[in-house]
Amino acid sequence: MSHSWGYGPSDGPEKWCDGFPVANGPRQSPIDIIPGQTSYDSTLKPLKLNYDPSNSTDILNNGHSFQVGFVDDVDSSTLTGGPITGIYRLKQFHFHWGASDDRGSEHTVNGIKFPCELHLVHWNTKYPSFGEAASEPDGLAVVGVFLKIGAANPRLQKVLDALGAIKSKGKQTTFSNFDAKTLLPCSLDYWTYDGSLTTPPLLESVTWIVLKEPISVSPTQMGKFRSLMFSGDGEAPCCMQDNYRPPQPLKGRKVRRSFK
Ligand SMILES: NS(=O)(=O)/N=C1/NCCO1
Ligand SMILES: [Zn+2]
Repeated sequence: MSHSWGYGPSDGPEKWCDGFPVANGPRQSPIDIIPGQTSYDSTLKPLKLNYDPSNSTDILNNGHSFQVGFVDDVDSSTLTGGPITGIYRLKQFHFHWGASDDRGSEHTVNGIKFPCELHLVHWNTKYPSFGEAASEPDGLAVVGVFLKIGAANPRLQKVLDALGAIKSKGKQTTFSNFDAKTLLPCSLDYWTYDGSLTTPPLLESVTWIVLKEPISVSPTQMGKFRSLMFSGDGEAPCCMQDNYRPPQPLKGRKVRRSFK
């Protein structure tokens, strides 16, 4: 059975439970982060992100977002420390954004939506592959970074300038020598909780690590995200925007923070 899903009225987040019943599970993402209800955990380690720019391979419009892929057959672009144990490899990063600057992020803070959210997706090398890790409770770790409207961010520009070549679903092009570390804010202070993929199959295998400090993006740069299409060539054109899942019930989970 094909589980086609999207972000529209007939195939969007409110309908995902039909094909993916885990959508109503106990550890779904994203969530609304309420800083006053998080607990400082002094045992949380600093995040260590070691990314090798030569590992970036391609940029792809997958019909839901666009993603930059990385070589992940060796431990050269890794996440260690933070709330996780062991070594997690960077697989890809992608974004979620809105049709206007008042929305677009998946996680929210005190109910506040950001215009965009970056996800850096990593998998636990105790498992043989991303696919196997994705079905394990400690299989994935996603670093989330909020984008806030402000000055144009020069570090986004190489990614945004590549979007013209992948306007429609299924388009892919090479994307080499990109240092994903340049997308991170100065501070690596974070909130962390046990969650899920925010896109189908919504697997409950993600340790979420959401950075407190946003990076900047300008309104013009946001317009470039919105120049992409959900639709493929020859299909009815549909702008890629509002590709975010709203916050899900916390269901008793605790959110920890790495900072006082
Ligand atoms: N938005 S998310 O939780 O990172 N979702 C996914 N799906 C495949 C990889 O990351
Ligand atoms: Zn995502």
